[in-house]
Amino acid sequence: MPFLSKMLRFCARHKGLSALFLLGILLEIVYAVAAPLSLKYLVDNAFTPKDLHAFILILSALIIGGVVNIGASAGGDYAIAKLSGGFVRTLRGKLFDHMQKQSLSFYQRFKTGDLVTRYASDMGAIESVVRLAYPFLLREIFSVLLGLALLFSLNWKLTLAMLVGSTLMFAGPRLLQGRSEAANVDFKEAQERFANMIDEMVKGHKAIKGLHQQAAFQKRAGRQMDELFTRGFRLHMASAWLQRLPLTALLILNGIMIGFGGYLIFHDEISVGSFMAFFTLFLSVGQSGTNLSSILPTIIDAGTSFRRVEEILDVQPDVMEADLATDLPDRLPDVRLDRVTFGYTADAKQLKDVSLHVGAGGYAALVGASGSGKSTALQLLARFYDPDAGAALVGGTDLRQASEASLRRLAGLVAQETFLFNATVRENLLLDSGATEAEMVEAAKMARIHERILSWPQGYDTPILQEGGSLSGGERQRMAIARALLRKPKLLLLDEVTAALDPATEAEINALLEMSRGERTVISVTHRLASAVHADAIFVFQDGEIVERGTHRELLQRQGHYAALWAKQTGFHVSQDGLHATVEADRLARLPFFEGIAKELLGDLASLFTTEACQEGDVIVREGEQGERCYIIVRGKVGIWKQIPGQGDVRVAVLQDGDHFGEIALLRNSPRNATVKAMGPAVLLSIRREAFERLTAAHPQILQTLERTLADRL
Ligand SMILES: Nc1ncnc2c1ncn2[C@@H]1O[C@H](COP(=O)(O)OP(=O)(O)OP(=O)(O)O)[C@@H](O)[C@H]1O
Repeated sequence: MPFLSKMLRFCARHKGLSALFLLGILLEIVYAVAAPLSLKYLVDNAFTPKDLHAFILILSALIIGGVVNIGASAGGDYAIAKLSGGFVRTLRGKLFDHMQKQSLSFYQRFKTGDLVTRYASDMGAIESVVRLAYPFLLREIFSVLLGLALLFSLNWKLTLAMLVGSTLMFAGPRLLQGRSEAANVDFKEAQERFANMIDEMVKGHKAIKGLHQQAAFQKRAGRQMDELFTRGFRLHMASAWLQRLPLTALLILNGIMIGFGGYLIFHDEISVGSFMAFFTLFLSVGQSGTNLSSILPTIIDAGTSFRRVEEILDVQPDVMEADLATDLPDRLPDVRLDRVTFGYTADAKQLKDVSLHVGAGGYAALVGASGSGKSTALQLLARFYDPDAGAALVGGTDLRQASEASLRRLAGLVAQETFLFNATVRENLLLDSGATEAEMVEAAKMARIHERILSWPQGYDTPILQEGGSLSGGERQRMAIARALLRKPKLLLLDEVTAALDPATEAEINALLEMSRGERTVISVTHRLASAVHADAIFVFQDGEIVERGTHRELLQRQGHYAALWAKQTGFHVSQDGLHATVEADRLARLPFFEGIAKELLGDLASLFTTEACQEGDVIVREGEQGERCYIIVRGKVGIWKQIPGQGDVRVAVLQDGDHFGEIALLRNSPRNATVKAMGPAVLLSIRREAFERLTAAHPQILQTLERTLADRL
């Protein structure tokens, strides 16, 4: 058993404690076995001949032995408490360090519930078996062995008869062991699945409510609880039988002992004193045997748990530090992707032969449609993954050769999803940066969050709750920007960091980043082209490739992908607080289904649009409901979700600034074929069919154009 051998190796490294534990156990057992044996001498040498001297001698020996026994047990308990605690502490530490070294793919493979169950219930099972079951096991094995030797010395015939009968005691558990192990694994898997479901429910509570998924989740939870019940029941029964069988066998053995023992007494083959000692000793050996089999389920349980912990320890991180890793020089770095190809899995490549270079102190923007590979490129520059082919270089060093500590010192990443710790605002900003209070306030001011923090009841001492869920998306983003700026990184990697901000704050943050040119190299992923206008270089991604590169002016002149994206995102006006938007007639003319409609009519049409401001998780359109509005996204991202049989709600697309949806609702009253949900704060313009119909009644040619273009498109 690998678990046992690991424990033994650990004990071998702590020889003093192990010796103390063994000595303690040995003395304890000698006393436990010798006490029943004293009966033989008490009956045969003291009571029967009425010898007071012999009686006092035996009694004194028993009392002294008892005192030694208590001392030895205390010493043994101390040693095993230290050994077991140390073993579990080492294992926990190893698991924790190992998990910290893991790459992102590890956290995609193991869900939160899997990992938490391994830390909590599996570690608990291991701890209890190491602290209680193993010492117990050792004690009982020694007791059985020593007891058997003494039984043989008392009467070998009777001992042999009892041994044959004893095989019964172990046959049962042996047969049941496999079944019990399988039941244990099944139960743990069900626990893991249940923990994952609870985790999903807690994290996704908004989406569950928003998408009316409570009933579906209840059904799923019900199924999992039933599974837990069935598997728990099976495990309980297998364990109960594993414990009960030896007890039954012990009863049969007692019968054999009295019958055959009586026969031997009648034939003068054993004295009454010896038989009494035999009887008492055998009961104690039998009890030890029963104890051995009763702790089997606990040991099986810990074995399974240990294998599950080892399964994690066996996972090698995808991204490992090189043996002779060098420190990245502490100066403004240039950044390069050199013919990089990369796929999260073997069957698809998310980046295909991508090359880009950003000079030291430069400001570059990666733009393109959702899913085109921008964030992936950024993550390679943060060395969250290594390229399958080609290289990611910072300051001229291939990141595979760079030490992780120097990369983390040099580079700061602000990710799309902001995670804040359950600590105060101050603690979240400072972390272990060693920055002063003044530096912290300066960073918060730069990130335009200082005033907001001061407006909270406890200012910088305000606790952040629910991992940042107590803040708005925009506040979380600004906290993350401040946290990154505080570390004064020479390379700043930003992934859609202004997506949740209102237009005014977004413009301020963009200006700040642009102004810091020369102080740090900045690479910013953004789907909003207005944020990229002033970049030194813009890289346009499409399907994992860079299809265009240049400055804003150069790219507009080229009239390619970038220019098309730009045309899609312009022609809107949004108030500074992001609550009111309007669209220009020219912009409507670029919508495929309004093509060919006269300019002045488009002006009337534009005035019929109203603004809708949404927050993350808001459902804009629900699958199956009657559609009566057509939408244009002015700012923000929305997800399109469809009910797919057997898979539930699946996100099938992401739309963003300048995209539109629901245009069929302008023509007829048909049910929506998908749910549309805001993935962050979003501003939309929408037009109702009723308003549209009033316009088309006066100008039927609009309707004819729309009918024609939609018929072509659908
Ligand atoms: N961890 C992952 N495992 C598997 N596929 C992934 C993973 N992360 C992203 N992808 C896929 O890789 C592709 C590129 O994703 P990426 O996040 O780089 O795109 P993006 O251009 O940044 O889009 P967005 O702005 O929506 O984040 C997408 O198809 C996405 O679904």
